[in-house]
Amino acid sequence: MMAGMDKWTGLGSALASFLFLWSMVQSHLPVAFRHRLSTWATKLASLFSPYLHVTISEYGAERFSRSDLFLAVEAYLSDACTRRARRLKAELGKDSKNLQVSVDDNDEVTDTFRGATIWWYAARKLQRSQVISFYPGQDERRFYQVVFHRRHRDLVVGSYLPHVLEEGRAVTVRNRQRRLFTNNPSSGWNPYRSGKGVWSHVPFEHPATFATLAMDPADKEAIVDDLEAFRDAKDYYAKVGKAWKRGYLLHGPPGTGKSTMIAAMANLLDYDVYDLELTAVKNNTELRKLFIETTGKSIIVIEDIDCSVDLTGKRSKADKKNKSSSSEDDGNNNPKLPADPDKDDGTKVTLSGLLNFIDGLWSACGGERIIIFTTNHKEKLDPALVRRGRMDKHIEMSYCGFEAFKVLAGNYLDITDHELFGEIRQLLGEVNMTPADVAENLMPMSKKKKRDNNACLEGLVEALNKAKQEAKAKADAEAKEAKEKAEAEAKAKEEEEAKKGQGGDQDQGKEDKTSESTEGKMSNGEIKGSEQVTSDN
Ligand SMILES: Nc1ncnc2c1ncn2[C@@H]1O[C@H](COP(=O)(O)OP(=O)(O)OP(=O)(O)O)[C@@H](O)[C@H]1O
Ligand SMILES: [Mg+2]
Repeated sequence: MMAGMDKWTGLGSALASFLFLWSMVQSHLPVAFRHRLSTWATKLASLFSPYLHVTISEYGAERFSRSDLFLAVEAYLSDACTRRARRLKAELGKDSKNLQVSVDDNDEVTDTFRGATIWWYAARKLQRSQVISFYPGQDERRFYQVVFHRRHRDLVVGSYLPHVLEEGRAVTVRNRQRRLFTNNPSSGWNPYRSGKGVWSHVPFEHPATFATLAMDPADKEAIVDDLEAFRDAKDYYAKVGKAWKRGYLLHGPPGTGKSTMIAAMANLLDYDVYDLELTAVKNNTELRKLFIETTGKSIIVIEDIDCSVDLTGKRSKADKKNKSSSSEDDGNNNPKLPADPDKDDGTKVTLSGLLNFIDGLWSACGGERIIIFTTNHKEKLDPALVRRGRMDKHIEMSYCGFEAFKVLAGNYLDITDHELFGEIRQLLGEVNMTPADVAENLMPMSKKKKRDNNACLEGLVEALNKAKQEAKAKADAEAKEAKEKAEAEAKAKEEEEAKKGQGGDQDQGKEDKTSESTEGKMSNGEIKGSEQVTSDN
């Protein structure tokens, strides 16, 4: 018994000594040699092992965006294989109400495909970095490893992995919670940390639909038809050699439903929305990065494009003045670099950068995208920006007509007809009132008072009459002002002409005198000149 104990004690201390020595050797071996040692060990193991490994890393070689394959594998494993995993990880998705179950790190999952057995491992490893980083944890890389017998090499590489990619993508689409993205200021970008990318997002939960959108039914139907045709036109776009994207320009006064229409479009197509705040984008390079990071099946929106950036390609008047005065200073017109680049422009996203974003080479990556610009002043936009082909469809959102009102009455009051409808129809034909204002009148907020349809419609009639009177008063005042202006102008013209008449006579006298004196001078000069010439000769 004692002898057995001694034997174990001896073995234990020998093992401890070996481990100690090994760690000493390791720490004193040159890095290159250690690296070679581990390569040899891997080679030796692969010589005897019939299994092959494929590693799928979270970040691709370009290390900018997460690898598509990695995301697809993650989705595939969580859907198809979690039943077989022994250690699972459950998370409440940040923006989702559902529990998300996935394979835990360092666990093994077995899958079978056409008779072949495949093993999956999820793991993470720390990357040694030579650079001091501000972002703790950024050097941790997650990866999946797939292991299979070497006789299944062709099957796994040729069929199984493409199958995983396709299935994973389908699962992602099935489970996805639609999101509303907004761009982060570039100072906070760090592609290696989740939540610190170029875009931040919240769940997209806008309830607007085309059914609740108040506008002319024929126009609405045409838009829905256009959108559905776009969604199903992947093959058509490929056939005609065009990137699978479409541009819409929504224009009209404030409160006519442009933003509401975007939400309705996203809900109809089941797309994500990227709300691009152009003023937070420093330059065209940043704009391109933002664009690359958007996914397919999305709507990219730039609201109030006329206000975001001066996209006319012209500089502001102040800048122009500075420029011209400085060019006068040194007397040459060569282009100059700005003296202080930071102060030169508030933003350097240019029209050409934006055009490139819409239909340049980069616009084709990803596919299935809708780009929407909204503006209150279509006429202020550069024609190059909104020409057909870039903004394929221009949609005017206008003041509330009777058909649009009927939709709102249905939404807010659940009625399709009422005795006041006739009066409202007439008033809406005479007065410009936005759907936002009409909706406001149909939705009195009072907890105590029960909603009364009659009172709501009477309130609307009253508001319309008031708006009509105001519009009339405004038109009268404008007409009066215009009349006064015209009269003042006519009077001023008359006076000027009268002055001219008097001044003309005086000028005539002056002119005669001047010409006389000039003649005198000329003759003097000529005489002088001839004298000089004569004397020179
Ligand atoms: N056509 C419409 N159909 C249904 N509701 C509308 C419509 N237009 C406006 N509304 C209502 O008015 C509110 C304001 O509309 P919305 O924000 O879509 O206007 P907008 O055209 O985007 O205005 P802005 O030019 O100021 O951005 C919305 O919350 C919505 O309830
Ligand atoms: Mg809006």
